[in-house]
Amino acid sequence: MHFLEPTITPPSFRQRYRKRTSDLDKIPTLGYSAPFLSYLTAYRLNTDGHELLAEGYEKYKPGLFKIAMWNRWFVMATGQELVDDIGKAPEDVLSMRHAMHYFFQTAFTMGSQCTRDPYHIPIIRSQLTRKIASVYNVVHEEVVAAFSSAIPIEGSEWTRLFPQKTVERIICRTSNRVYVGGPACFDENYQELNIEFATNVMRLARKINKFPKILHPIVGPFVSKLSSQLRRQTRYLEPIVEERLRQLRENGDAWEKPNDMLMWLMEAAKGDELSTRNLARRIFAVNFASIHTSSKTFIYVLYELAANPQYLQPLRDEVEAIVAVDGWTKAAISKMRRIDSFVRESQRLHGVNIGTSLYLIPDAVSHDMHIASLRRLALKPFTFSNGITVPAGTIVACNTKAVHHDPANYDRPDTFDPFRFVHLPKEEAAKHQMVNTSTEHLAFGYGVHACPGRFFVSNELKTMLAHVVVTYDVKFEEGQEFPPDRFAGEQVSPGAAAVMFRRRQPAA
Ligand code: HEM
Repeated sequence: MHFLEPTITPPSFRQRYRKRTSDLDKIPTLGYSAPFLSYLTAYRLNTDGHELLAEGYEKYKPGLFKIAMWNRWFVMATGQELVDDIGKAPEDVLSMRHAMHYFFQTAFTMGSQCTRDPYHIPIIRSQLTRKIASVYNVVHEEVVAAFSSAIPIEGSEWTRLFPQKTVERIICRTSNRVYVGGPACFDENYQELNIEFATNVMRLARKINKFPKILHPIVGPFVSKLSSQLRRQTRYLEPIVEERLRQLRENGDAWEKPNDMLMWLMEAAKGDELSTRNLARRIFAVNFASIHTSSKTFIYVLYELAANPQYLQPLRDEVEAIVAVDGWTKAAISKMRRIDSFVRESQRLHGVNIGTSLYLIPDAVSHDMHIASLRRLALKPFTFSNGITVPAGTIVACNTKAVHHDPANYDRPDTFDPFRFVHLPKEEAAKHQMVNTSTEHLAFGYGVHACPGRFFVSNELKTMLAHVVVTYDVKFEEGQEFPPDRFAGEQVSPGAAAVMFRRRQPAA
């Protein structure tokens, strides 16, 4: 029994409470469960969560274990069957949306309609995915333009660059070319606003979650920046939306509609959702899901490249051979097995997940974003395939990092082996492409809520890597090693390190 659970309760509630705690009692506890001592475990989860959860994974796999947080139990599932159970559980039983609503404080950070009626998600899943081939040329065009304005390709001098901001900008500009088109996507202030929005959601949610739930309605509006951010976003989008509405009114089907996310949203939006302010909110929501996940993923890819420049040539050989036949097209990108495997392997070692932090812990400085994923809030009792039931109100998740470093799942799991997924037999290799999710590779989640943007983003990131290897020489400065990760609240980020770029020189 957790010491923070109520002890004086009305009879009907008491019965439910007994059932709830007896269900939880069947799950072994990692660390302390006794009153007050469990604070020690909650504290350790806060400061040394990475080690603690790895310990639990080793000890209880395959199975469940629970850990005391400050105010409730948190249940971790280990082993493929139980990860599969979470991934496949329906939203009305194990809810990602409810978890997000609370953890990201969506009411104050982006507007609760984004989780109440996430109509933008089927658009990402269907329209964005289906249209990748038709928008590919603009993605490639933006990648080339964004890199050449960020990293000069004249001369043969090395340019030293801390890639964090540059990569965020490149991702934001390239993705927004497909989300809203020009002129907004080219505007640096628009890019800045959307990057700032994505950062603020996490930062402000963390601030609000420092306070007890009862104070959220007071603290939330006080710290929220949503109104002013929406006003600014609306200013960029208003002329575009108005012009499109005019075209639709005047020319109807005779007008060739723009092929972008904003247009797909306008076509799907009902009632008030068609207002520019609400469309602006959805574009924020899409950028929130995209910008940091994609840029952190690419920074790790760059670091692996800089740390292992011996892989530049085999990557170049592949890209050049394929582009010579297919040009820069989606079809060409799909054939780049080494590029695909390089990014997937980097994701395996340095996975960044969204929606995965444990931060019921106020102001946690923990390693959770990296290690826990498929985090769900049980809305009803949920029975795992091993027969154990968790009661409603329990947070469940699994440990991405432990899964990705488990020798049962990967040979030499701690080694960066960039072509690991190329060397598999053909039928096996097809199951291990960057977009494939499985209970052993959780970088894009798994099951019902697996990332719907992964098809788009895999093309974008692979195009970026392919462009970098054929355009630049890349390395770390003398003495610079792969930097250790940085942890802040629920976020894990690549550590800061300068990467050296120069225009590709002819092979010696
Ligand atoms: C490398 C970049 C990305 C990574 C690593 C990533 C990772 C993830 C993960 C792990 C989840 C599942 C979370 C869970 O099950 O708890 C997820 C969900 C989601 N992702 Fe991505 N993502 C990326 C890029 C994108 C992009 C570009 C978009 C939009 C275009 C996007 C939109 C979403 C949405 C809307 C969800 C929620 C799905 C749902 O609620 O069913 N993501 N992402």
